Amino acid sequence: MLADGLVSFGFDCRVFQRPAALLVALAESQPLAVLLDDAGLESGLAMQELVQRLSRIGNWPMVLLSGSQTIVSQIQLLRAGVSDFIAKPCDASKLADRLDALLENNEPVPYRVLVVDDSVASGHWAQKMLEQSGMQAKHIQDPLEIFLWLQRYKPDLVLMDIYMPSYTGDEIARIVRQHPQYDGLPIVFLSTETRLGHQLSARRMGGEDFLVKNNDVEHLISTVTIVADRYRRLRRALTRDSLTGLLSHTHFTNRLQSELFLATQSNRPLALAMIDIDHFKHVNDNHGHLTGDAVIKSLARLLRHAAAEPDLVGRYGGEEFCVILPDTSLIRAAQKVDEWRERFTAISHIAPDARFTSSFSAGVAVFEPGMTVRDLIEQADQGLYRAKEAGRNQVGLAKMPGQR
Ligand SMILES: Nc1nc2c(ncn2[C@@H]2O[C@H](COP(=O)(O)OP(=O)(O)OP(=O)(O)O)[C@@H](O)[C@H]2O)c(=O)[nH]1
Repeated sequence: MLADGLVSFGFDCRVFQRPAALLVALAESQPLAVLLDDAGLESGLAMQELVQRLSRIGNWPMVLLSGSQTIVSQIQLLRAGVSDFIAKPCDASKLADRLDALLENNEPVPYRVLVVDDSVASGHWAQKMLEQSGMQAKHIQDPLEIFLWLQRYKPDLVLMDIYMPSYTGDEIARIVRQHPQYDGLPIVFLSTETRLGHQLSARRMGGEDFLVKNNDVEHLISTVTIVADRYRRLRRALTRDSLTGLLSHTHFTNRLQSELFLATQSNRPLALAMIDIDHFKHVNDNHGHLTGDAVIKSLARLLRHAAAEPDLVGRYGGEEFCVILPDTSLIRAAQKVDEWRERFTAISHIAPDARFTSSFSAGVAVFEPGMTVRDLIEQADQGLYRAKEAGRNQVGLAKMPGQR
């Protein structure tokens, strides 16, 4: 039952009744996580033994659904290799959320730092130190290129030299701060300047912190880590819809704007899909609002995993989603969205009183030179309208290829 629920949230699940069968399967395939239910085994000792054997085979997160473990047996299980406990009773929605969080923490995305420094030597030094500590870093010498790289590289933090030949770091920081989408982006100044007065005035100009160049590698790494982590958490809370974890309307539109800029620069195609769950009002009316929420979450999860990058998906409205498909032609985008549609219709949703399936309609449009974000969204919306008009559960195009 729980496994069926996880499948409906987009996870690929296999259930094993006997430990031996699980061990054989794990020798052949690499799961993202192993979920163990302590109801299946008679004694805590048997569970501990099983966990030890599993952790000798592989290094996946091991989650124990536990009803009656004491603190002492939980500690023993932690030592044996369990990574997380989830208390029973637990429904599929809660479990899917915990798994998502666990898998995200398990594969942390490295912080991305943009280093702006006219000096090749010190810029490379900072880049190298950051990379050696597991971060991603990009050094640029020309501060006037900063907006290009903010768009292209999407850093979590900018490390900015204060004294550059034509412009100072605090001047560049003030210009960056004029743009609302970079208002909260942390800028840490780097300088040979050690006088406190200068450091404070640079911070007043929009710098998050101030580091002395080539001084203390540990200080550099820990400052960047702390500031970038705080920014990521804040950005996550501000930009995401709380039900689905997807970008909310405004932030999705900002992302689309920057993807259009990149598509224009690189002269590559870009498609946009607008997706709307069919007859969603009936889902709420027949099965309740909470079940409706679970359906929204299952589609969100499917799209997040299907898209080239999770942040290319936005929750555009209540039961309406948008997906950016970079480097994708109109026909290819329509094919992809149709595959997602088929996968969504195959999901069996669970309501307290019944099982049911759902479907979505989608509109797909492709970016053409001269189009604004609004034009592109309107085109995709027209495609969606056509799909709904034509009977729903299908993908529509605003106009046929070649049609003007
Ligand atoms: N459960 C739940 N329902 C929502 C949420 N946001 C919007 N809705 C509901 O979604 C429904 C959207 O209904 P309509 O726009 O009339 O469309 P529809 O019933 O999906 O029908 P078509 O789009 O024409 O196929 C409304 O009943 C809203 O109350 C949400 O976050 N959770």
